[in-house]
Amino acid sequence: MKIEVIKLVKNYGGIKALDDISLSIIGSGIYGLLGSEGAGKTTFMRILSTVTAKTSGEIYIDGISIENKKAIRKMIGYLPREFSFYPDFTVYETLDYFAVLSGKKFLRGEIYDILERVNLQDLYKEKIKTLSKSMKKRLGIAVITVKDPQVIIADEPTAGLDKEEKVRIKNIFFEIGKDKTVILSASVAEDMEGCNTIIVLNRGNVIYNGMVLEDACMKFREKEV
Ligand SMILES: Nc1ncnc2c1ncn2[C@@H]1O[C@H](COP(=O)(O)OP(=O)(O)OP(=O)(O)O)[C@@H](O)[C@H]1O
Repeated sequence: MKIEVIKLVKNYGGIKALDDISLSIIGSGIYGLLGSEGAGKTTFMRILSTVTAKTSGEIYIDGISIENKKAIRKMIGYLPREFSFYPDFTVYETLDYFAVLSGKKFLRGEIYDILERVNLQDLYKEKIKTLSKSMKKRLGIAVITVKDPQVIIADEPTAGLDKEEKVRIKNIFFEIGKDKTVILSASVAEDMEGCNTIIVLNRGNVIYNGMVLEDACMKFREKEV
C-alpha cells in the first residue's frame, strides 16, 4: 500500500487549511498525525477519505487517483471524531446493519468475531444509548473494519478517553496495523506513543515526518509555545 500526497492545498475561503503538503505513506503500520487545534488534521483526513474536496494537488492510493472516489472508498475506512449510531439499536444490530450496507455477506459468527476483536462480544445485546464513549469508539472501529479496507483513517480516536481506555483503543489499532495502513490523529503528543511514523502538522504545513517520537514532540512543542 502506497499513499502519495503531492502539493496538496485546501483553502476555505481565505483560510489556508493545508498549504502545499507533499508526503508518502508506504506500507502497513501506524502513522500518527500530530497537530494542535486548527493544524489541518481533520481536513487532511477528510480529503484522503474523499469526504472533502481538495483545492489543488494530487493524491494517489496504490496509483489510483483520489478523484476516483468509488475505487478509493473501497480501500479506505474512515472513523470521524463523532460517529453516529441509532441509539435504540443493539451493538450486534448496529454491526450487522453496517455489514449489510458494505455489500458483503456475513455469517452470525463472523459478526461476533469482529466484535471480539474490539472487545465488545459480551455487550452484543446492549443498546447503543447505554454505551460509554470508549465503547462507541470501539464499535466505530468495528464498523469501519467490516468491509476490510486496506487503509484505516481515524480522527482523534483517543481524545477525551482515560489512560486505560486509550491503551485499549491503541492496542486494537496496533493489531490492525500489522497488515494494514492505519492513520490516526491526535492533538496531544503522548497519544502518538507506539506510532511507527509521526507526521507533525502546523498551520497546514508538515514540520516533521519521521520515526523518532522525541523529535516529533520537540517540533510540536516548539510551535505550541
Ligand atoms: N468547513 C470549514 N470552513 C471554514 N474553515 C474551516 C472548515 N473546516 C476547517 N476550517 C479551518 O481550517 C483550519 C484547519 O482545520 P482542521 O479542522 O482541519 O484542523 P484540525 O487540526 O483537525 O483541528 P481541530 O482539532 O480543531 O479540528 C482551521 O483554521 C479551521 O478553522
